[in-house]
Amino acid sequence: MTSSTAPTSASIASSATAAPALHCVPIALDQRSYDIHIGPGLLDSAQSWQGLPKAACALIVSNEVVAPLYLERLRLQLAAHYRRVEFVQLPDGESHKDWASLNLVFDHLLAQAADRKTVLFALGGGVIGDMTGFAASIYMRGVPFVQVPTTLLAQVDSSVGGKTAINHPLGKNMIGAFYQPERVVADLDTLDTLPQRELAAGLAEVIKYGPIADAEFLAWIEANLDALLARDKRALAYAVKRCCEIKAWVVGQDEREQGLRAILNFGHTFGHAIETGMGYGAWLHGEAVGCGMVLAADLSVRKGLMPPEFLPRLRRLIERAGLPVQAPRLGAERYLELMRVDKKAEAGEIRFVLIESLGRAGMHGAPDELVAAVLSDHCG
Ligand SMILES: NC(=O)c1ccc[n+]([C@@H]2O[C@H](COP(=O)([O-])OP(=O)(O)OC[C@H]3O[C@@H](n4cnc5c(N)ncnc54)[C@H](O)[C@@H]3O)[C@@H](O)[C@H]2O)c1
Ligand SMILES: O=C(O)C(=O)C[C@@H](O)[C@H](O)[C@H](O)COP(=O)(O)O
Ligand SMILES: [Zn+2]
Repeated sequence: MTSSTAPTSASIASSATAAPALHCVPIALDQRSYDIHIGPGLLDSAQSWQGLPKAACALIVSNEVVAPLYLERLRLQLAAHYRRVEFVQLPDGESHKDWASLNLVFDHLLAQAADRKTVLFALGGGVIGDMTGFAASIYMRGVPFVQVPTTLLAQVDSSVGGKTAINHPLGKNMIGAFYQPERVVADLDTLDTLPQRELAAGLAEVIKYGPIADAEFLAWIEANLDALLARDKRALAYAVKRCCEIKAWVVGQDEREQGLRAILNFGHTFGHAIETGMGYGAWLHGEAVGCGMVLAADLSVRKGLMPPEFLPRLRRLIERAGLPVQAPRLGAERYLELMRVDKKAEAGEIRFVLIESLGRAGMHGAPDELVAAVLSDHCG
């Protein structure tokens, strides 16, 4: 299983210098397609909310950080389409991506006698998006939902493609479902209020798309990283659009991760082990993935798939983004134990997404001793 080159969009230079405008990236799946709306001002634009499934009731799911910032604007838009617009507030953070939080959604839906046409709106980052999607997939065996991502990470990755889940103490995203949203509405203006650490975490997933699918995009990120860190809207608009195009291209070919889709997991085998091993929330998902990509890049080099220069190149970019590149000292045995639970493992064999050439990735096994050698060189 390897990737081939993802289709390119309009010229990078012209897209990156044009004023940020509304982009509409389609994602075409076997059963159903939907659109990813990207642009500034979408929370205040009536157009973004037209044509969603008709229902009496909408339920906005958000948290104590995002709701005070954006709830009222979304509520105002939805009031034009739904007789009742309900709201449920979940506790903030990765450590609450669990059954207890999920149950708050069901408690609210049932207390309001919400019927099976009710539309759920996920207003927040990837934690809210993953949980709202999972809740939508199982409430009355499935109700529609819409992703309204407000972090960079959620706009470039988690809101697209239909992976929904909660964590288990023994493994990340272990309980979940593939369940696609009706639409994604990514308002770039919401990124104005994002803490810098969260912006950096989102950049980890942006960087990921380069080595796995688009060498030209990797070079673009290297050249435009300072603009992205400074939240230049045109740079952010281009990055979100290009990431969504690549993700839509991958998921459109392999919605349920039978093969190709696994490339989106580059850096995640080590990354998820860091998140689970350190306790959910100690490392942000993007931080763990950034560091995990350094380790996976080293493994790609040690297996002879990539030239040695690849490792410092990727590590430098991840460092420049403000992400940690030294893995926590959990011990090689603990890392291996955690990684054997990874969803890509088969019959106890850990499988890694490794880079085969710039813009192309594939799945590979590796002997425990080699993995341990990588870990011993990168644990701080
Ligand atoms: N489903 C997928 O395909 C997929 C892909 C990547 C990541 N994920 C999941 O996404 C999660 C990480 O998502 P995340 O990085 O968005 O974290 P997050 O959802 O925890 O959001 C990060 C923090 O920023 C706050 N926040 C959100 N929007 C804000 C805004 N506009 N202004 C100020 N603060 C804001 C949140 O309340 C939170 O404190 C992980 O659980 C990860 O597993 C899923
Ligand atoms: O969409 C995908 O496929 C991904 O792998 C995207 C990842 O960035 C994301 O973190 C995903 O949730 C990881 O999936 P998992 O199946 O390893 O839990
Ligand atoms: Zn991820």
